[in-house]
Amino acid sequence: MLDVLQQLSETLEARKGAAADDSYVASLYAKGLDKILEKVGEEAFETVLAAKNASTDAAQKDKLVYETADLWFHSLVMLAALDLKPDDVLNELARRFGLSGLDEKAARDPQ
Ligand SMILES: N=c1c2ncn([C@@H]3O[C@H](COP(=O)(O)OP(=O)(O)OP(=O)(O)O)[C@@H](O)[C@H]3O)c2ncn1[C@@H]1O[C@H](COP(=O)(O)O)[C@@H](O)[C@H]1O
Repeated sequence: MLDVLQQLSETLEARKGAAADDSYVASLYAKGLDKILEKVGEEAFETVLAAKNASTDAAQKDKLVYETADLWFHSLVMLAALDLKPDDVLNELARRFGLSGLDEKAARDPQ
C-alpha cells in the first residue's frame, strides 16, 4: 500500500511542470497555496460530516472512505506544494510508534 503513496507522490512532483489545463493537480498549484489549503479544509469538513453519518448508518461507510481519500489526496498536494513528501509524515508516525524511521521498520518487517 505504501507504493500507492510513493507513486502518487511522484505524480504530484511531476505535475509541478505540467500545464494547468491538462491536470487538476497542476491547476491547484497554479491557483496557489491558499486554494490548496481551502481544499484541505473543505475535504476535512466533508470527512467529518461523512463520519457522523456513518456512525448512525453503516451504509454511509463507503462515503466516508471516499471523502477520506479526497482529504488524504489534498493533504498530499499541500505537502508537495511545500516540498514535503509522504515519507516525512510516515517517518514521524514511525517515530511516535517507537521506531526511528521507515528503514528500521522495513528491516524488522520486510513484507
Ligand atoms: N487522487 C486524485 C484525486 N482525488 C480527488 N481528485 C479531484 O479532486 C477534486 C475534488 O472535487 P471537488 O468537487 O471538491 O472539487 P472541484 O469542484 O472539482 O474543484 P473546486 O472548484 O472546488 O476547486 C475533483 O476534481 C477530483 O477529480 C483527484 N484528482 C487527482 N488524483 C490523483 O492525482 C493524479 C494526477 O491528477 P491530474 O493532475 O488530474 O492528472 C491522478 O492520476 C490521481 O491519481
